[in-house]
Amino acid sequence: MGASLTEVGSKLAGLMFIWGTIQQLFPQILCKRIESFWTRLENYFYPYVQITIDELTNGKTNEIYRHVDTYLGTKSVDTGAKYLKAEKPENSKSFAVILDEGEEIIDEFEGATFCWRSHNETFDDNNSQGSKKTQPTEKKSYTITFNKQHREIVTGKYLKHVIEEGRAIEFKNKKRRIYCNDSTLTWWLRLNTMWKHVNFEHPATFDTLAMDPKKKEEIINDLIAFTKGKEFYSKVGKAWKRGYLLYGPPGTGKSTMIAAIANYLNYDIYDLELTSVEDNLELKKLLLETTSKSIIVIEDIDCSVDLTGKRKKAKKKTKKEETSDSDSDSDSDSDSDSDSEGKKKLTLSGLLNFIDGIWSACGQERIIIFTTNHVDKLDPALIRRGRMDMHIEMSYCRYEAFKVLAKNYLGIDTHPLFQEIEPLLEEVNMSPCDVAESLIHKNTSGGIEICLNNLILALKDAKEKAIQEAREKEKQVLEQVKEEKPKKSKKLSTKLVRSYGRFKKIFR
Ligand SMILES: Nc1ncnc2c1ncn2[C@@H]1O[C@H](COP(=O)(O)OP(=O)(O)OP(=O)(O)O)[C@@H](O)[C@H]1O
Ligand SMILES: [Mg+2]
Repeated sequence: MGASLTEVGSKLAGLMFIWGTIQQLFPQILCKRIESFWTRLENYFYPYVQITIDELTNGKTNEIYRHVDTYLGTKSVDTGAKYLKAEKPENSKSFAVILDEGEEIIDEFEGATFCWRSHNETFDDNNSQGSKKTQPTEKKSYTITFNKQHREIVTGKYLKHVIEEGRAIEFKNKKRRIYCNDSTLTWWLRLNTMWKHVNFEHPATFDTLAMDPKKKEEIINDLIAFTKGKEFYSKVGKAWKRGYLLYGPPGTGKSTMIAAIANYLNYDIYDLELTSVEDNLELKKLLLETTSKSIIVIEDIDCSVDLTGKRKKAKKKTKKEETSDSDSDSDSDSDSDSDSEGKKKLTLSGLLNFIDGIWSACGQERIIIFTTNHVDKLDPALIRRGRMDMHIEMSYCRYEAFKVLAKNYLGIDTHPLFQEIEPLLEEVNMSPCDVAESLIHKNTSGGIEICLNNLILALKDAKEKAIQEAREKEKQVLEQVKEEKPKKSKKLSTKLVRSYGRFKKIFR
């Protein structure tokens, strides 16, 4: 189709030349008649419209050209285009195939046919004598030719479709980055950006993450709903962002989960180091520099900076005065820095505003993740729903999670020793990190069975240790109960008996 269009085009150019000559030879009225007849004839024989998309507009890269380039590159495979070029775009993790100069592609959309053609013209600017010789300039472009009856489809839907598809492919191929706020950057570098980055190449995925399969599925579904939720969020008037709180003991996979989420969604990560942030203003600036489709992470939020102190003091005071009900302060975000007015510092209120203040709506499709080993130490306002929408407990390794580790580390789904391991894992609190440590030496230690036996030994050891500790504590509790004065004994003994009950529970 493309070749025949070009042929018709060149014939029409010849006719245009003849028309120019006629115009000079014949009177005006006759010319007008011929002109209208000509237009009808032209529309009849050549009812096509052409749109050109240049690589550069006003000396700047035309983004549409880039998306079209990517889109046509993927189409070239299905349409059987023969002359292609391979390129590795900057910041892309894979090669891109694009159309070579003069190559054509026919694309179809909603029953309409579109002919794309790639052009590359070279201009030599060295015509002025004596001036310094410069490299010839290239002008790249694409033309799209279509029947004029499809003009509305092209401008209304088709070009939008091409751009969105191209953008989505580029996003998928983009190298992931991990950013961190670096206080050691000099002030002139900070004028440009406050974040430093490297490529993010963590191999963790949801398949390699050991946890309860139901919980994992729930998280994946939540992420999918979030990424598809653009219209929903705008309908309900909420900023398009979601907060996840990951809590649990060390080595249970909180950081690994963040990497798995980033890889699953293809998002960049902004690892926010709160201790490097000077004040609330700096926090706001950092937020404004983050991009859409990214995850902002604050690891170990409980030990980052002391954000809880003031709010707790305020609570105590309120209790003493017994003036208002208990939950009245849980959302009063400004109280925590009331006495720091005028002083430059990072406060809880600043952090709360960072998460869901008006500024947090700048940029879309963002996830905020906090991790902590001590969820009970956090201010309730910081983790209430709406700020941290989903609270995910990363727990010790139980049997289902172990099976994922065994599959990943040893390549097995089942083994006779699993029968011995299963009850031990239900009794002993061992982190997936420690379980993985026993399985990692498959090649050096001599095989699967040895690894599994090592794990059994480690579990038995841990069980023994925990029993010893519980006995010690039980002894201490009983001694304390005996020693307590009668006056205090009632109150204390209830407390001690409660904790004694807890120890007993471990070894039910
Ligand atoms: N649930 C898990 N699934 C797979 N691997 C895990 C899991 N938990 C821990 N690991 C392994 O243990 C190592 C440590 O895990 P990770 O850093 O994610 O733990 P964490 O919960 O963030 O610990 P911390 O609270 O100390 O930061 C990881 O490199 C990973 O290999
Ligand atoms: Mg961690």
